[in-house]
Amino acid sequence: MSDPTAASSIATQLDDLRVEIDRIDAGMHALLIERSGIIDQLISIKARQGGGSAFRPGREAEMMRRLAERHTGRLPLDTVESIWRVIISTFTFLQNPYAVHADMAGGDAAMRDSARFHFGFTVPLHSHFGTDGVIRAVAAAAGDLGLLRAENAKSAWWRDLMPPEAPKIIARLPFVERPDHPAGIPVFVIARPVTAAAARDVVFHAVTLDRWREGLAEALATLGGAIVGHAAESDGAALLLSTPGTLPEGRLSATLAEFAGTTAVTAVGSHAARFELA
Ligand SMILES: O=C(O)C(=O)C[C@]1(C(=O)O)C=C[C@@H](O)C=C1
Repeated sequence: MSDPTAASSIATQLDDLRVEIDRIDAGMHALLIERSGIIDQLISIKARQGGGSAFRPGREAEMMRRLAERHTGRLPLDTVESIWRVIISTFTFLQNPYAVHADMAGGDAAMRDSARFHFGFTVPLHSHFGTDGVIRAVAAAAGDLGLLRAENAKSAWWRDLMPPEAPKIIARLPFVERPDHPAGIPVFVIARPVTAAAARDVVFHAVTLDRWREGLAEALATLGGAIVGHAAESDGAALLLSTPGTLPEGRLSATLAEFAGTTAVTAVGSHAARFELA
């Protein structure tokens, strides 16, 4: 630029914008510090609820839904979502440290992206090759979370969630589903049973039939349910079924009875309603 006056005016405008950015950054930082001031109160209130994991999946799903709904402006939703995932996961960690165990058998990159996007880098991430190691690790450590692929099951891993004290499904990632999500592989989060804090919009059931039955998917659809996983096991067709949390007790068993006679149905977890953005 040859005109020194114009150059100095541009420099001044840039300086002014940087003053504005510094003011906004300091405000955001102060708000984060203020947010962290609530952690001790959260710890003592949750201790009165019995302690344990600070993770409240239903609350987090609702927060992520509201964030996506109110977001406007130039900043991509991916950016805002990932920032809040790191904030919330780190706040959970500060209340009660935990680790994330992920099954990398279906490919390391996509699972690692999901883990880091949703839980950040402060929360330790442990890789496992296969679902067994993840489920065992979560069963052994109160508060730890496991990540298992929600689609294309290679084995009926959900049968390991059947004992009452075994880990259960507590969330599905991503919280905000949309095409081209940067960490969008469908993932179930498992944890030791969470009782009071569980979100129950979608409920999961482990069922084994002596053999596969045509028409079951359609019959489940009339209940608002679905076959989420199926695997051929030595004792028959092992199924992971979902139903709405509002389905009256006994309706699933009655529907299954029409297909396969009396069938044992075992609850293996639940999560908040899925939220899809076009
Ligand atoms: O609402 C709570 O129970 C919190 O602990 C706060 C918070 C958050 O940082 O917003 C953190 C962990 C929970 O999973 C949900 C939300």
